Amino acid sequence: MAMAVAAARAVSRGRLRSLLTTTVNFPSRPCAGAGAGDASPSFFASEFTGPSYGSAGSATSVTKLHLIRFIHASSELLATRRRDEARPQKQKRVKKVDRGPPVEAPYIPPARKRDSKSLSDRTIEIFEGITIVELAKRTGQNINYLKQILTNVGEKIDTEFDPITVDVAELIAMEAGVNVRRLHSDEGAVLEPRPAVVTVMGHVDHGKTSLLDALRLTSVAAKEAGGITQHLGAFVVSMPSGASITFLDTPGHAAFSAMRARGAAVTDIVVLVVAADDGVMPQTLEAISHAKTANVPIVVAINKCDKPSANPERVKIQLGSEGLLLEDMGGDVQVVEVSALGRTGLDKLEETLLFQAEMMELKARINGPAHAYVVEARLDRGRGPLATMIMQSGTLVSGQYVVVGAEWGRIRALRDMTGKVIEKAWPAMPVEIEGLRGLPMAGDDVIVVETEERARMLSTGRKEKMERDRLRKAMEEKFEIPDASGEEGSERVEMPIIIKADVQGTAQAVTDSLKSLNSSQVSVNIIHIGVGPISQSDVDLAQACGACIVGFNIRSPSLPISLAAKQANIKICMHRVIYHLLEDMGKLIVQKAPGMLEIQVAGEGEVLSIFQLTGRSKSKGPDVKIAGIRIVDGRFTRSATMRLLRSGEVVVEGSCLSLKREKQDVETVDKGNECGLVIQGCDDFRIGDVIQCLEQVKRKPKFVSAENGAVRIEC
Ligand SMILES: Nc1nc2c(ncn2[C@@H]2O[C@H](COP(=O)(O)OP(=O)(O)OP(=O)(O)O)[C@@H](O)[C@H]2O)c(=O)[nH]1
Repeated sequence: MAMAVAAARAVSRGRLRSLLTTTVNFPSRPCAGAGAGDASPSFFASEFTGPSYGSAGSATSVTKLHLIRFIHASSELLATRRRDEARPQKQKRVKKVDRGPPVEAPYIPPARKRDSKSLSDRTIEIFEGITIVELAKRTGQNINYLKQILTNVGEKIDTEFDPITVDVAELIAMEAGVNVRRLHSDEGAVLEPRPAVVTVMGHVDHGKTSLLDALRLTSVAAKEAGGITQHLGAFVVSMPSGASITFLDTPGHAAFSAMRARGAAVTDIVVLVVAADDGVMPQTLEAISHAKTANVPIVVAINKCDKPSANPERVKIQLGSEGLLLEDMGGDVQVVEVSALGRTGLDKLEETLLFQAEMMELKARINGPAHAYVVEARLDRGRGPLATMIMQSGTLVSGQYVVVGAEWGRIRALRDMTGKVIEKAWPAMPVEIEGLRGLPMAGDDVIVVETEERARMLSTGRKEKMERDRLRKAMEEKFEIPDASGEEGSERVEMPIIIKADVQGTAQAVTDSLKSLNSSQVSVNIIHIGVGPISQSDVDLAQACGACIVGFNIRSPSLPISLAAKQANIKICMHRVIYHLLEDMGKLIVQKAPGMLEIQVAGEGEVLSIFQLTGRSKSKGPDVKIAGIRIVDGRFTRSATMRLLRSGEVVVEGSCLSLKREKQDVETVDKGNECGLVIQGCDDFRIGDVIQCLEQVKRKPKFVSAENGAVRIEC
């Protein structure tokens, strides 16, 4: 197994290089031609079910061979698909353009040679005008290797200090196997105030739709046109002052999390709708968790204030006890009392949102290439894939080539929120584009590229990268390659948990019990507590935060939810007995703990004689003192640190430079035997001195349960 793991690592590192330099033919493999992509899952299944993963030599070598063949074949599949999809590339010189002042990018230290993270787990930041030298530093790859990829993608540069476009940089980075984040730098550009983008969230039936409808009616456009047919899942409310706010109509909690999980920071402000008669409910708390995790400010709208049973003050107290620091209570979360049906308080809400936006000083670059995020995508029978997006910066122009997530297309039609065809779109505008080749996903970013060829290449490259990552993940799961990142054992890892229980009281009890499992190695972080069954929104939140979900005294999640959790690799622990739950979670925590490095006395010996090695040539260094000892306890190891004690006091500690038995170098000496020993930095042994052999061991914590039912993790 160890060999297989080492092979997996080594091959994984060399895998992408082999994409460029090695041609591996597997005649029996169904990997060529248009069906190549389809062939991969079945190939994977047929090759990887069955073989033994035990430690027997033959089984190990078979496993290793399978692994290497699999990786090469996967690379072949992808290369073949790439050749099929991409058009022939003509050699093109990167134009040297004046890109203004250099972009100040955050410093990312160059990759260490033995990086424990695999390449696909790493994300580097790239920007327009980056050089191959900088890219090599960030990817940790060789300059010549990156130049080779540059040539392969049809580009040429004179020197590695020439600036390259951000698109080319992405192609190279993807080929080198790392993830990228584009810095849409606005350095030097003129920034202008832009409207805030607001999402409305809250518990079911608390009046989100009614509130959006009421706000929609205040739109100037609506007043002018005498009613508006909303076309998109977003709309803009224009204020008499000339300012405007973009409301996202679509994202429920799930869409919000999905977008956040994909890194899209679309929303500036969350409006938390709470019904004044009903008060804080489970989905209110979920919404708070979502907004807090996304670091988005909340404005509370206490709705249905027209109802006789309305009690806004009670709602405020409830929110306060949930940790929302409301303005009335000296905090900075603003609260507005409204009635969506009675259409009261809406002006105040809009004012509050504008004030909040003003405080945030929301600005964007208006000119230059557009950047946007998808909030919704659908397939229209007549018009094909349609994506609704919120503009982030720049100007989007009809007819431009765009890459949206892993899809690409040429904008055939650009529509505003009313469905009117427009020519251009600016920051914070919700627009719909038509002309994509495939359906993107919520949260995908939209970038504009110069040519169709570049759009195709980026889309193909991104799809390939996704496929490679998927295969790698499947492969790692199959071979259970252990994560070496906790090697030092000194850091504290976090364990994010979402708790769902039957009633609030039990949820609180489970929370308190789980907190008792906090330890110096693993910090239990309860990110959300809710009542009721596990929902898609819980799964989304868990995915966004890498959390596991604990269900207590509730029915098992529905099949779609279970499948979604499985697909997202989210662990769900369902229990009805608190002790079982704690035991289960305790095991998980112990598993997750990195382990603490500890010094242990592995052996002890007594100095019986002392020797001196003299007469050495100058080049071989000074004289050396050797202690002749007898091991009285445990075992001595050549690679360990030695400690010399005299009358119970430590004289010196140093690494073992030599360990010999009868003039033979040995790795270990056991109790009862005699040996000769040289300790670094020690030339003063005396008969009767005690020498201890110190070894570093990694100690995992233990789950301990006391008889009174109390539990804890002992480190
Ligand atoms: N009295 C009163 N009723 C309201 C008000 N706002 C909404 N309602 C009623 O509350 C009910 C739910 O309103 P919706 O707007 O559908 O609530 P929602 O939060 O969008 O519901 P979901 O989309 O199902 O989550 C409807 O019957 C509305 O008429 C209000 O301000 N006052």
